[in-house]
Amino acid sequence: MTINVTDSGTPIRVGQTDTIFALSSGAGRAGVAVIRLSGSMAGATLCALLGRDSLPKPRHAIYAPIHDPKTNERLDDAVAIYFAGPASFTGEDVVELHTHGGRAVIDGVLDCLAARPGLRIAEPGEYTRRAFENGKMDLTAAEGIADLIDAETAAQRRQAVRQMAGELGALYENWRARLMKALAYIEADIDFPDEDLPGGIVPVVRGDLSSVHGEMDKHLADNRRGERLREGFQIVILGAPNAGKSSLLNRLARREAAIVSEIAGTTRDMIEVHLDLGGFPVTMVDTAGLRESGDVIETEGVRRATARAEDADLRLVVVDRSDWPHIDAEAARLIDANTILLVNKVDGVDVGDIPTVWSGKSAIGDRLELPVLPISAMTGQGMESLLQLLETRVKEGLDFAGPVPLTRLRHRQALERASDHLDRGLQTDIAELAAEDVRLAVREIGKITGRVDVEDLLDIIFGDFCIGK
Ligand SMILES: Nc1nc2c(c(=O)[nH]1)N(C=O)[C@@H](CNc1ccc(C(=O)N[C@@H](CCC(=O)O)C(=O)O)cc1)CN2
Ligand SMILES: Nc1nc2c(ncn2[C@@H]2O[C@H](COP(=O)(O)OP(=O)(O)OP(=O)(O)O)[C@@H](O)[C@H]2O)c(=O)[nH]1
Ligand SMILES: [Mg+2]
Repeated sequence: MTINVTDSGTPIRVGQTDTIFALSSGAGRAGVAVIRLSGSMAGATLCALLGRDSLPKPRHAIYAPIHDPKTNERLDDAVAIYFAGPASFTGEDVVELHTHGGRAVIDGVLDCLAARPGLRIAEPGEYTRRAFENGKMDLTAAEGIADLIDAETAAQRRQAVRQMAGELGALYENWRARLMKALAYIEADIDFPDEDLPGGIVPVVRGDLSSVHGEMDKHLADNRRGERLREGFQIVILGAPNAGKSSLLNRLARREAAIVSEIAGTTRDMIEVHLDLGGFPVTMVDTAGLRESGDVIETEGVRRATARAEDADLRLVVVDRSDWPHIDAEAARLIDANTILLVNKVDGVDVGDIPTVWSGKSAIGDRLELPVLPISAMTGQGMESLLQLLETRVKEGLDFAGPVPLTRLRHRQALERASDHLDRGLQTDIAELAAEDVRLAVREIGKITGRVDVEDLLDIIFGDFCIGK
């Protein structure tokens, strides 16, 4: 299939496409399942399954006993909705069958659909891809839908909904439109120089270019908040063997996710649990106790733990009460400003001598003031304070008020290239050179929203979706 882009930027499809179908609700036993069809054969297929010769009124749910058109066997009593294109999710004719959610019902209906000529099962993301190709949404909105389906916490949901509703696309389109306007002025001046502008047009439009450039750079310098909200805030638990790291993980996860034992060196691989802290997604990672060891497996565990700790957003260094204030040298090397010290196993002992702040130096010599919390992973003592502190840190790292943030590396890279082009464009007075740089910047932004040059990207972007979406 080919896609043409009109002058206004709306993609239009050329040529005949298959009618696609898929189970759009989740796999597994459920009360109701939704099977969707999209394409020119959707309506006729509905008529065949229901044994009727006219389409139901668009967008009205009807009671729909479904029969296998070949055998006339009754498969289910369902509900069906017909959407006449272009007023549908994909922009094509769409049919929804709301069947009972049993495996055999779903399989029976899907088998009937597969047997019909011109129908085939949808690829992952193909409905949303068609919606994009039919001009229903831009690429950032389509990516917002993917993020919404993957959202596990309220904050992730809010970000995805804003993107799905088009806020991010609108921001990028605004920049693109302003750059195109500046470009039009420059091009006009190249073709028809204005004698009243002896310095040429570039100094005139430079203010506009530089304000877009400034807004882009501010958007880029966001500490990756939006991207990290999608990925989850990474917290790694570190410390000497037997300090109680796995016990802490289990307490935070409220289940026995990791094996705990009195044997030092119990944990060798990393164990991850996903938590929702005040609506924000957190990945908590338990690691192998840091020590030099003759055991190759344990040594590899320590290497992985160290690497993971270096990439983390926050490090929890667990120290056994009986070792405090000595901090294990391996852990001390990983301490930086994003570290919290936890003195564990304070159950049944006096905590009077444990300070609330630790002052010291990081491995690279920075002066640090880190919070110290006495806890007992065994009894739960100190957990409330710890959870409160973690929630504050996670919010600081991921929360934001104000304009929609950058959410994907794909967008970041295109914007960085656009910003570089503008940088260059702002440094010349020669209209032809400035025009070329602005044109390249416009093109990069157009790739983000999908206005230009994206055919090669679509398989990658929509391949990440689930089938039926
Ligand atoms: N049953 C069902 N629920 C669903 C979906 C669906 O496809 N089916 N969705 C699927 O993702 C989401 C809703 N998204 C939708 C988006 C647009 C249209 C639609 O019909 N759009 C038309 C009319 C718009 C209007 O009336 O204002 C259009 O864009 O022209 C339908 C669903 C979530 N819930
Ligand atoms: N009294 C007391 N014992 C604890 C506490 N936390 C952990 N322990 C005990 O300390 C031992 C080690 O606990 P783990 O959680 O396995 O320690 P770890 O840091 O994961 O150890 P490795 O995986 O070997 O590095 C176990 O016997 C735990 O029951 C605590 O708060 N108080
Ligand atoms: Mg452990």
